[in-house]
Parts: sequence; C-alpha cells; structure tokens
Amino acid sequence: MSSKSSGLQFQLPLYQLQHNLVFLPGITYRVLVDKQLASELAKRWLAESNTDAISALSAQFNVATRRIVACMPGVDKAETCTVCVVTGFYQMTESTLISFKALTRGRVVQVENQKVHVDLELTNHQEIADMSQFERLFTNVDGFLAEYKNGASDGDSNAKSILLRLLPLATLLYNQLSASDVSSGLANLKKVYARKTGNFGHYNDVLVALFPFPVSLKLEYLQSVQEDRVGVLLKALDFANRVFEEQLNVDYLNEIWSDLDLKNGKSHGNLARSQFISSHLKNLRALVEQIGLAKPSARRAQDEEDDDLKPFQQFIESIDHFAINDDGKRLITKDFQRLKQMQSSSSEYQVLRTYLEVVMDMPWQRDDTEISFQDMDLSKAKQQLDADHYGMESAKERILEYLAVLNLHNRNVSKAEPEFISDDVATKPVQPSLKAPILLLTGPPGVGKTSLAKSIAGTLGRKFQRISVGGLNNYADLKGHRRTYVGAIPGLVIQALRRSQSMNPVILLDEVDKLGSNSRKSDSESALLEILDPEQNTSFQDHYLGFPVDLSQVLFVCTANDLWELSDPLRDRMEVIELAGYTYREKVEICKKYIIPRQIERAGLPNDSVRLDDAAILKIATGYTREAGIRNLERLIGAICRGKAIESQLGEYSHTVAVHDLAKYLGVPTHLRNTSLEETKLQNEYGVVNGLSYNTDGSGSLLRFEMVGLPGSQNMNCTGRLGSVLLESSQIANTLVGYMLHNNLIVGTQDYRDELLKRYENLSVHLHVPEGAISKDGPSAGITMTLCLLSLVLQRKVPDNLAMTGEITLTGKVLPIGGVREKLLGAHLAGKVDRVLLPRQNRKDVIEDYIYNMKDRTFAKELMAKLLEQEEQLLPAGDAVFGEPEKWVQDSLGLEIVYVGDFSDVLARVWSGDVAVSGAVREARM
Ligand SMILES: Nc1ncnc2c1ncn2[C@@H]1O[C@H](COP(=O)(O)OP(=O)(O)OP(=O)(O)O)[C@@H](O)[C@H]1O
Repeated sequence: MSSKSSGLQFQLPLYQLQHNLVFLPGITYRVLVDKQLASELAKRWLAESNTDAISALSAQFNVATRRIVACMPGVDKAETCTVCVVTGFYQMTESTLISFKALTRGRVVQVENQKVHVDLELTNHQEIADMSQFERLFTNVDGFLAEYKNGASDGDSNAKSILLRLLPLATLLYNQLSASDVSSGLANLKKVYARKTGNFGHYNDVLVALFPFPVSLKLEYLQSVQEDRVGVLLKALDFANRVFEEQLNVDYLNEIWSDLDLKNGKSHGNLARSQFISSHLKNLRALVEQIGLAKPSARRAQDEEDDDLKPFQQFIESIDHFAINDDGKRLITKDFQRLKQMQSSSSEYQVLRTYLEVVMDMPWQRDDTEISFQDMDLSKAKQQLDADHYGMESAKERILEYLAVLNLHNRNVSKAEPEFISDDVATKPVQPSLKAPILLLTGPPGVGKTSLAKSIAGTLGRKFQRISVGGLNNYADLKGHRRTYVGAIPGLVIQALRRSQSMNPVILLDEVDKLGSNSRKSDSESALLEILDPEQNTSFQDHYLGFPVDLSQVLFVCTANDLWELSDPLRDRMEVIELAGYTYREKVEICKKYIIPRQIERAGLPNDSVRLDDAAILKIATGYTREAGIRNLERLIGAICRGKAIESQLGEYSHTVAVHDLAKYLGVPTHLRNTSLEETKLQNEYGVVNGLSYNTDGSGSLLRFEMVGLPGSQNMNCTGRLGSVLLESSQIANTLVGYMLHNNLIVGTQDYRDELLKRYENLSVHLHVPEGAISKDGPSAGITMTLCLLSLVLQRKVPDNLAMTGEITLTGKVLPIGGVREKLLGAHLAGKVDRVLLPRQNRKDVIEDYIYNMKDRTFAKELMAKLLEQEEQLLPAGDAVFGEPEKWVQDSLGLEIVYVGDFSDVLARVWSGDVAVSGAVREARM
C-alpha cells in the first residue's frame, strides 16, 4: 500500500466480504448478512470495543461508535483491507442489514483468529495533471444516459436507441448510473473535477466506488500504492470510455443490426434478429443475476429451466450413437439449439419442446448395439399356434411358412458382413435391411384374425400393436400432421412404435378394406402403400417428425373383411391368408376348448366351474347368434359365466348349464324358429327361391328372392336395394325365359306351351329381395332370378330346402361365382336348407375348402393334387359328381351339393325332371 506507513497499527475484528464487493473509503455500504453470522460479528465487535486502540481510532476519525471492523475484500491473500465503522445494524426476518461506513485503507500485516492486524493509511493525496479522461467520461455518461432514455420514451420512432436497450451491458449500466444516489454523486463529482487542481484523493475513491467499473479494477485500485493510484484510475477511465464509445455506440450497433440482413439474406434476417434479441435477453438475465439484481426466485426458475432441458441436452450429446437418419440428427440438433434460445413462456417453446419429447421418446436403436436374432423353433411356434387357435389348419400352415421364411431372412441378416459406408464413418456398421413379406388375413368378423396376428407376435417374441385404419379419411392420420398445425401429432405408425418402445414390433393394420370414404380413399391408400412397400419404408417420412424413419424391421400384418374392396396395388403387396367362418360343429369345439375356460377365468370363477353341454352350445350358436365368427358367441358365454358368478355367491350352485337354462341367462333367443321360409296364407309360393349371398363383412348368408306376377305386359319392377349388376341379371332372366317360351323349349304339349307363352306375355312382375336395409349386388343371383320367373310362369313351387348360386349368361350357361366357402357356410348357418346348387366350375373351390380343413397337411397336399387332376379330366364332360369333398360338405355342413353346368341342369335338379327343355339352350346364341 502506501510507501509511507502511518505507523498506526491496530488489531481489528475481521469481516470477510463476498467476492464481488470492494469497499472504498468515503462511501457507506449496506450489506445483507446472514443472521447468525451477523450476531457472531456483533459479539466480536463488542468484545474488542473497549480496547485503547479502538478508542484512539474513534478519536482519529471522529466517530461516536466504537464498532470498528476491518473489511477484507473477497480475494485470496488480500494485502489491503478497508477499515469501516458500523453505522447501522437492522434485524430483519431472515437476515441482518449492516451499514458500513468505509473510513480508510489499511495494509494487512497479519490475519489471525478472525482478527486482522492492520497498518492504517492516514492520508490519501492524489493530484491530476491531465483532466481530459475525466471530461471524456462525463460526456460519455451523459450522452449514453440520454440516448438510452430516448429509446425508452420514443416508442418505435427511435429504432436505433431501442437497439441500444437490447444490449445487456447497456441496460446494466443504465440501471446503475441512473440510480438517484449514483447520479447525484456523479453530478457533484463533475463539478469537483471541473476545478482541475487540488487533492483529488478522496474524490477519486468516490468516483471509483460510484462508477460501475469491473470488480477487478476496483480491487486493483484499492490495493494500489498511493503513488500509482492515479495511474490505475486513468486506466479504468480509459477502459470505461472505450466501452461507451465502441460497444455502446448506437451507430455501431445499428451497423451490426443491418449486417444481420446481409449475412443471412433478407428471408432469414428476421430469424437472425430474433436470435440476436433472445441471446441478448439471456445474457442480460445472466448479468442481472450476477450483480444480484434478480430475485432469488427468478434465479431458481432459470436453474429449473436449465435442469428441464438437461435430458434433451444429454440426448443431443449422444445423438450420433442412435440409428437416426443424418438429416434427422441435424434437424433435431438445430431445433434443440432453437429451444435453448426461446422464452419458456412462449407458445412456440411448448410446441418445440413437445416435438423434442416425442423424438426423444422414440425407441431409437443405438448404432453400436447389434441386432441379434434368435433362431425360432418352428415346432414350438406350431405348438403355440395350435394352443391359441382351434382348426384353421391351412391358415396356420401358411403362417408357419411365413415364419420359416422370416427365420431364414434373419439368419442371413445376422450372418451378413456389415457394410461400411466410408472410412470416416467406418465405425458404424450398416444393418442390412430385412424385407419381410406382408401378411393379409381376410375373413368375416370374429374368426380370429386379430388374435392370430397376436399369436404371430407372441411366437416371434415381439411387441404387438394394433392400428385400426378402418374409416381413416386423412392421409395425415397415418403420416402425421406437419408441425405447423396447431395440435399436430405424429402419424399412427410412429405412435405405435413409440407406444411399443420397439423398432421391430408386429403392427396390425386392422380393416384395411374400410380405409377412407370413397372420395378420400386413394389418399389414405397411398399412405398405406408407402408404409407397406419394402422398397419405400426404409425411409418412411412422417410429417410430424420431419425426417425419414426406417420401418423395415417392423412386421406388418393387415386384416380385411372383404378382400375385393382393396385396390389392386395394395392387394398385390400382400400375402393373402383367407380365414373362413366356423361351422356349428367347430363352434362347439372352440367353445369347449377356448371360450368357456377363458370366460370362466374372466368371471373370476374356479376352473371347470361352468359346464355347458354340446346341445346348449349349439342352441346358443343357432338360436342366439348366427354369425360366421364367434365374437357374439363368446359374449354370450361371458354373460352365462357372469350369471354363474352371481349364483356362486348367493348359495345354490350347479356347474352344469343345459338348453332349458339358457333363457335364464341369455333371455329370449333372436331366432326362435326359422319362419322366414314358410308359406304365407296370402298366396302360393310360386316365384320364391333361396339365393346365396356373399356379404361385405366377408360372411355368407341365405337371401330370399320373391317374385309376384300381376296382369300386365311384361314389365319388370325390382325392389330391395338391388345394385346395377343384379338389375342386369333380372333383365337377362327375363330375356332368357321369354326366349325359352317363344321358342317352345319347355317340354310339353303345344297347348301347354301356348298357355305358358300367353301367361308370360300378359304378366308384369315385381321382384323383391327382402332385407332392404342391406344393399345387394353381384352377378351370382342369375340362376336364382331366372328360376323365380320361370317358377311364376310355370306356377310351380321351388322347394324351400334348396338354395342356389350362379351367374347366368344369355345363352343359359351357368358361370362360376366367388365366395363358395362363405355361401355354403351361410346356407348351413341359416338352417332348413339341405341342398345347394353350385356352378359346376366351382367344384375346385369345394375341393380347396375340403383340403383347407384337413389336419394332416402333407397328406392334404398330395390329395389336392390328385383331386385337381381328376377334376380336370371330369370337368369338360360336365358330369355330375359326388366325391370325397362333397361328402365332407354333407358331413360337416349337412348340405348336399349339386353342380349345374347350364340352366337345363337347374330345371332338371329343381323339379326332378318334371320340367325339361328340349334342344340345347345354347342354340339361342344367334
Ligand atoms: N379358431 C379359434 N380358436 C380359438 N379362439 C378363436 C378362434 N377364432 C377366433 N377366436 C377368438 O374369437 C375372438 C374374436 O377374434 P378376433 O378378434 O381375432 O376376430 P377378428 O377376425 O379379428 O374380428 P374383426 O374382423 O371383427 O376384427 C377372440 O377372442 C379369438 O381368440
């Protein structure tokens, strides 16, 4: 310190200042001190206050109080301290406010046991030769304060000054320099320095204390020896002047601001500016906090915010290890940087945060983890499929084939040498992509499509996710909404991956045939095509994520009720596995083996506590439900089990449920007796024929065609929501019957033929197909309609135990139709019918169905080859056949199949030869 030591040495109590505090003589400082620390300090002062040294010191500085303390600046091994007198001591709730009036500097001689031995500086003499730095400082301060103030009051008119206010340093300085005591102090000093001569020691101390110089400068000034002190001060002034003239110069700032446009282009200029502003605000906050202006709560909020972003930060730091597309990595990192700059209260912050949360929550594979495939034991997979599902042998076989293929794929993938893209990324092996075929399970509702898909996931040990795509109208549902939309979310596929927390789950796309309304169908379908196409789905673009995602490890399984509702491109991408409905016998078996045990468990009853006999199950299947699948059946069994659960708690309990108990649990059956096919009292049943239909839900059913004749002239009126193809069939029927009558093709006397023709010519008919709620279409009612009309003209009843299906041509030829399996099942489920007329060419379908249901698959395939070979020989002759497949249908469905090649066959079979046509109907072709 002073080269001239005062020789006045004192031992004073020590108060260690915080690191950012430097006390300079001539100023009174108020400091908040922890309550406990303050009381310890007070004790020390009191203990020391009666010493002679303190009395002498009080006298020296002419202070009344004897509470004198040496305040040490917060640096290691400080050489100088400030000797202060405590002028105030105010107890507050949480802390104590102490006022220190700084008296003089003291050179630290020794520090010991909370006491400091100091050599006091008694004089502080400083003269200044050149006052220009001081003048410059005051001019700069005045100019700065005015400019800053202008910006605050001018509104938008003074854009330059607003820029100034963006600078944290400017705001900080303005806050400090415009504080009332500082500004009045500076104004007084200005006057003092205007005198230009004299001892400025005391004023220099006050100037340094008042002016917001950096703490390091203040410390240097405090510790400097008297001779050097002016030099240090001038250095500080020069520093401050340069800050005002360069950093806080409005024109200079304006240049930087305009530069943002030049560097980033006009379109990105705004973004750059907003970043500029937000970074300044952030810096400002940090600065304000640093000097202790920010409230502790604000500080805490900032800390919390940083903590809040920590998981994102960690994710970004390790992003290179995740199997995320390079574009994606870049985008995510950029978005995170943007998030950091944003105000947490802004709405965009929330949107971006949610986005990053979604991205982070995706089950990204780590690049360094190798995908390991376990070889699947196919016999175990078969066991599991058998354990989960009854019957459906062919479907299970196809699934096993599929699993075997998958297994081979996986083996090849794990054996394949990892490819390396280039030397610089050589550490990242590229996983060869797996192109698994996509399965499509079709069939009526409740036949086990969903549960089969679940079993596949189970056998593969993969997670299972179901996405119902039925009714999806919007492309964005599958592919996500762009982030610009309010409430945007990722598409269903990405959501499924996120839910399953796996990049290789089995995803079931349910009801792909019901995708979208007609007008929007192609939209959603093209999204589905992209997802299902192995070539495209390695880089699937979800709009929300905004970068490509690899879906090639996902196993997609689709379900549909009606295969033909799918567009060709979609159908072509998939391996179709058809599931048929169940016969009554199969339903009984499934009920006993699967449904009843499952429902007993769900009802919380002990095993085997509900026993339904076969007759009761059959009654439920025929009287309460008549569906192709077993969903309702299961629901009803569930109702019985719940009824039993109540009984078990009320006392009397019997395990068995017989037919007569059913009403108690299930109420009135939906089908009491099949009355729909019985005669009415109003008229003869001429013109009523049972057709067979294939419904949009993939099931088959019996459809009654009614035709009534009225006097008229060959008008035909059709009702029952018939589609255009059915209406065409009715015209064909009319023409064909007319042709047969006009050409006397019906065998009989001429009078009889004439009478038939007359009857036909004076007839107007009305064709109605009941169940008007359902729209009907398709060509397969050709023979049914023709027979209806003929039955009316001949006035001959068609047996009601007979049902038929087949397309008819104008030449009377019967053409094959689709959905044979479902139609036969529909006839079976309807009851009453025991004979079915099928087009001869549909025999191959009956053979297929027979083979489909055989348990021994190897034998089944051999048999199929044999049967098809026979069929090829038999078919051209159009012979009537009744072989093993027909016998199987008779045994399992109770239906006799009769094949017909043309309409004469139909007549022969329906009326047992009583009605015949002479000559070949084929001659009608002219
Ligand atoms: N062969 C079967 N063996 C055992 N249980 C079966 C069988 N078929 C179906 N189920 C059971 O029937 C219920 C309904 O099946 P599921 O939901 O899979 O039908 P679905 O064909 O997917 O119907 P939808 O087309 O309406 O979605 C399930 O509980 C399933 O386990």
